Amino acid sequence: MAVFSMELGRIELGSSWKVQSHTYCPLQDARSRKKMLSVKFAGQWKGGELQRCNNLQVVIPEKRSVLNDARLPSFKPLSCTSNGRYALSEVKKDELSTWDHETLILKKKAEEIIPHLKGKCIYLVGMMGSGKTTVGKILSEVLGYYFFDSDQLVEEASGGASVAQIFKERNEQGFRDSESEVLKQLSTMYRLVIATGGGAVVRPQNWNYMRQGITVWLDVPLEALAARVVAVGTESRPLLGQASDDCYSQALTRLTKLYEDRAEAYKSSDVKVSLRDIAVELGNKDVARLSPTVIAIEALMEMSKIMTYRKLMNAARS
Ligand SMILES: Nc1ncnc2c1ncn2[C@@H]1O[C@H](COP(=O)(O)OP(=O)(O)O)[C@@H](O)[C@H]1O
Ligand SMILES: O=C(O)C1=C[C@@H](OP(=O)(O)O)[C@@H](O)[C@H](O)C1
Repeated sequence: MAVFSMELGRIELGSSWKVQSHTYCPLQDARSRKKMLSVKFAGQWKGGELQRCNNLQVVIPEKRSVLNDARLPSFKPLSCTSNGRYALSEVKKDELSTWDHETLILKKKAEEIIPHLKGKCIYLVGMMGSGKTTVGKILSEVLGYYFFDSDQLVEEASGGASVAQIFKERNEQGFRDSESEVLKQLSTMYRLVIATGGGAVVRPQNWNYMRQGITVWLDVPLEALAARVVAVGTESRPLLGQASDDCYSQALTRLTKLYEDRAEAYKSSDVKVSLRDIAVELGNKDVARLSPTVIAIEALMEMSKIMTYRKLMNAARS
């Protein structure tokens, strides 16, 4: 998904789009007489799947900032075809989709927090499948940070072997050694969002590295985790074991045991983002239906709170 804003003669696209060239021209729909805008992209959506284009939303501000003007006209796609031509129809502000609203709030919260972060890295921790990678990518994009997945860095450091292969060839200990080395190297850097592996929290030494930044725990109910990891397949996550006939129950049992061993460690994080709490705040919404954007917003808000609190405490001490 991408929101891109446009000033006269200029289009800015989220970094998910790769664009070689673009043109646009205002026109009028002959039947509805609605104001239309045709945007043609010579580039491609990096995600590759064409149906994702259905989620394409365009917000076209009259003024510079999308966030500061409630009267902005906005446009949503009428059609989407494989040649990259999108017809857009004007929609009123109050017709903005949930997706528009979430994205605007996300941007606003990110703008507010960026100066206070001072480039500090964000370490996402949490059980496997908690959404560290998914939410991490959203946060990195909106904050203008780089995204790193520590599992991927471990794999690269092992010459391209998968996590599952590393566990097989070098045991969990070997994997954890590489993971610690990766975290050590990342701890010297700035402006990164890092999706850590679910077990990174078990080694105290890793906390020394992660404490250089802000640690954010994505706390997801175990049932939701089990459903997610089963949906993508458990092969890439060796601690879940070989798939059995009842994958969901097996995953739930293993996740429960891992969680019991790690709960205290996760609780050491600077910030907790509880999906259960968000769901309650939203009127007992189903946890499984919370979008990654909503979770990213909550993460930014919780980070903001802790930074304000710490600033006040430091001021009180000096
Ligand atoms: N908020 C969410 N709602 C539904 N599915 C999600 C959500 N966040 C992540 N997922 C899905 O769960 C799976 C695991 O997410 P991922 O980000 O890889 O977790 P982690 O990096 O913590 O292991 C992926 O298939 C992802 O698409
Ligand atoms: O919980 C764990 O111990 C692990 C989680 C995995 O990462 P994700 O949390 O990204 O799945 C990966 O590091 C490895 O399979 C071990």
